[in-house]
Amino acid sequence: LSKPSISLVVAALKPNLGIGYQGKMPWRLRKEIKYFKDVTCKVSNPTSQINAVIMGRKTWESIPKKFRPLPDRINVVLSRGFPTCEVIEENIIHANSLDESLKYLSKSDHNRSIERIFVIGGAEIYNTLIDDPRTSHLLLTEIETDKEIPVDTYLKFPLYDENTSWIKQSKQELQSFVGDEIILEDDIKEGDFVYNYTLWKRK
Ligand SMILES: NC(=O)C1=CN([C@@H]2O[C@H](COP(=O)(O)OP(=O)(O)OC[C@H]3O[C@@H](n4cnc5c(N)ncnc54)[C@H](OP(=O)(O)O)[C@@H]3O)[C@@H](O)[C@H]2O)C=CC1
Ligand SMILES: COc1ccc(Oc2cccc3nc(N)nc(N)c23)cc1
Repeated sequence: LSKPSISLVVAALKPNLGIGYQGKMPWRLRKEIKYFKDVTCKVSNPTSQINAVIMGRKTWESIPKKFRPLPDRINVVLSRGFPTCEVIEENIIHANSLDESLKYLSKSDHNRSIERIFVIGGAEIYNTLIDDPRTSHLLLTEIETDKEIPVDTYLKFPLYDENTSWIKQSKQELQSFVGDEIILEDDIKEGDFVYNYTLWKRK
């Protein structure tokens, strides 16, 4: 991984791109959770490759202990309180910056090479990394609802501004990015929500 590129993966409620409420996600979308797992786990060659997921300390702490680390992915937790970079156990890395974590992930002495690097939250991490030039892809699940949903945390992503540098890609582009094994339904309805999977790239 010489020039590491990062993909942000997030589900947000249009039009204001809400993503959280009182430290949790404002919704539970069963199929969307499966999409998140399938996309972040999928590698071209599972015997020689693995993906990494990078998250903020608060997101890590809100994963129940028995469900962390997220399986079949290298879990990188960012905290300014961590020393530079340390391997806690096989698939858990503590790092104090994105740079330190990318340095570690770029090393070649892993038993499996890193295919993709996904940033999976939370708000502080998303809202700093959207401006990082190494962020090349945005996998955004666009959620819509008629209901009033409590949200207190938002993405500050300039996606719908007229002079934005982010371009929504075609569904074919998204399909080739995630691979043909992943079925991309349109206008998925769950509870009070309708949602669509989208891929955005910089101009
Ligand atoms: N809708 C969605 O798809 C998702 C939504 N969410 C939501 O996001 C919210 C959580 O987000 P948030 O509270 O911002 O917490 P985060 O998960 O973003 O964690 C924030 C912490 O990460 C560390 N950190 C942040 N930036 C850096 C940096 N540049 N270098 C090193 N460490 C850094 C700091 O840890 P420290 O304080 O230890 O220094 C900071 O306090 C929740 O509501 C959650 O539900 C989360 C994931 C997905
Ligand atoms: C509490 O820990 C976590 C909270 C959120 C999280 O990320 C997600 C969880 C469930 C579904 C998700 N869907 C998308 N599109 N993106 C994410 N980042 C998701 C991963 C861990």
